[in-house]
Amino acid sequence: MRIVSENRCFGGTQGVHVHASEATGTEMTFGLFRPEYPTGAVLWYLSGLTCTHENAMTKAGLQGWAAETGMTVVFPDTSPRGADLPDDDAFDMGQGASFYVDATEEPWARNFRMERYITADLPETVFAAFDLDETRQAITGHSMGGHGALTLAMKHPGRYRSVSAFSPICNPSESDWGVPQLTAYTGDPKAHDATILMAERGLSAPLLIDTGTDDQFRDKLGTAAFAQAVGTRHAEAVIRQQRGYDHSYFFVSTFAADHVAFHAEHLA
Ligand SMILES: N[C@@H](CCC(=O)N[C@@H](CS)C(=O)NCC(=O)O)C(=O)O
Repeated sequence: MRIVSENRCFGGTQGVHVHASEATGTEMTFGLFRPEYPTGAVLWYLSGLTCTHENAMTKAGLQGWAAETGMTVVFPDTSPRGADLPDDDAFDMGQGASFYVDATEEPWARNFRMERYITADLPETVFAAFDLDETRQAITGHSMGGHGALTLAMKHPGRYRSVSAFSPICNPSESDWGVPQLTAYTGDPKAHDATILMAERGLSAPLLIDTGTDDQFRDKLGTAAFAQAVGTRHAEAVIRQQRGYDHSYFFVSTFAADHVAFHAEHLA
């Protein structure tokens, strides 16, 4: 791992790091906020379509709240990148749009193994480099990253003590933010659908979801289907629809404090 940059931030350090990933076969960049007084608790923040590690790091406003609770926050990239890697002209496919699955289909299968990256390669690097507590992890994300947070938590039960999401894609097997991409990557959108995973497996960790009532992509998110699955499963969840908010980082930053406080409570 090598350091790209370090900036003092809320008494702690906002770093950007590069490391080699076996899962993606590339170098990967990630941001990591280290508070001045770290407790060992870690929050993984998965970003949405078109994002890099940088969007949430610079716009979500998580660091100040994380500093108050001693939480380390990791901001992974949304896919492997490179001129020699497969990509697509659409903004919601290929580089910047991994949907956090392990691709099995060509041409994606070699590099687009983001489930493995987020749950194996990146934690291995982060836990080796920083003094953190593997038993105190939580996960959150925005939009496609919310889909990542929900599905990875349900596919890896027990790993994350709490789960949250901002305007997550909740029912991708019924959405054009999901069907084309998950079909191309894996051939099986239903296997990576949070609503189906909730109905079939459930989630044992506490869950907080915020979505804006004026989200311009709300028809693609499937929030109602997911809420129904939560109800059927009697899962522990708070799902809030926040009046007037859209899909942007103005929305994410408004509720960032609530999400950090929610995770801090469960990581204590
Ligand atoms: N560019 C797309 C929208 C993509 C988009 O809204 N991406 C969200 C995540 S799904 C995001 O976080 N964008 C980056 C940002 O706001 O900094 C469009 O115009 O339809």
